[in-house]
Amino acid sequence: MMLQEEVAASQGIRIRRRPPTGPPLHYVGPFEFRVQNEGNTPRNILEEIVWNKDVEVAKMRQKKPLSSLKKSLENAPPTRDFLGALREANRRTGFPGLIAEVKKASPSRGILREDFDPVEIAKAYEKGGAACLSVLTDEKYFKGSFENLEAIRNAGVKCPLLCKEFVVEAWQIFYARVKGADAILLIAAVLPDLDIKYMTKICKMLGLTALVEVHDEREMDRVLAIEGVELIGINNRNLETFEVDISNTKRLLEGERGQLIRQKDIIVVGESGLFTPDDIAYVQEAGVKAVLVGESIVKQSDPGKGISGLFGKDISL
Ligand SMILES: O=C(O)c1ccccc1NCC(=O)[C@H](O)[C@H](O)COP(=O)(O)O
Repeated sequence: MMLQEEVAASQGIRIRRRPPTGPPLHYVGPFEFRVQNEGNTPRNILEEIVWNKDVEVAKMRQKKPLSSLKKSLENAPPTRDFLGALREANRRTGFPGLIAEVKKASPSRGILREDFDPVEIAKAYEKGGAACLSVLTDEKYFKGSFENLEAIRNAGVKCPLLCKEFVVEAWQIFYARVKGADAILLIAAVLPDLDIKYMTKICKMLGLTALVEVHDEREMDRVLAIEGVELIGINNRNLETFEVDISNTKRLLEGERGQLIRQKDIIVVGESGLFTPDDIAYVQEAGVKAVLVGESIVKQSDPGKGISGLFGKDISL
């Protein structure tokens, strides 16, 4: 039988998973240290985030086990139709439906906005014509939180909410649902096919939309072969190197892949590095029906007006 690492490697997944305890500690007198080596040092930022997430989730799960989360689900508000909102915005405006990201900071750009009030930003996005919102919940690398997600949901914002997390186990999907998410991100560079399949089913069971994110042709082909995937994000940012190239979206939608996506009626989201009306036109021409945008709009003094700047037109009407 293949080990988890071997299965992942056979699918081209380069991100390695680490047991939550991490590498062993060594002691010399009163000092403790870990010997750094190739096996216990993350090779890139995505691997580092995932290793930290494993530890973080294990702790959170101890405090709130799945059985207690399932009980909380009974009182959770109903989910809103994330896919429906994107389709409707696309039909109404003629532009890709906007998923506007509530993003305070990122590993590649540092702090994006000092005066960061997540609820105010969310309301400004909604007023500016966003179809859906993406709320970063990772604290360590993005200065986000589940409190932000909950606060936005409780403030009466009507746009469906994407929980922008680094999912490494199914427990996080239940947690996101309890905290008010309508959709959740699953990253193909991190999750093997069987996990994506199983997690997509859990999402359906909980009424959540799964946004399955790919970065290259191999990941796209893997995800297209998985039954039940309705929403695929193409990230223009390489999460291992931070390089951003919006032609990635075009490349992955060319030829037979694009045909298959249309046949399956899958909605594709162009993600990252979109700053101008020309960028939006470029990815729309490539075939996306939705875009996910953070930096270019969150940095504007009025993020809602930032949306008009991004599209070259007021899309709130
Ligand atoms: O944004 C980063 O630096 C980053 C680093 C490592 C993993 C993920 C990262 N970002 C997540 C995203 O994909 C973006 O937040 C999202 O697509 C919006 O991108 P942008 O419009 O360029 O802010």
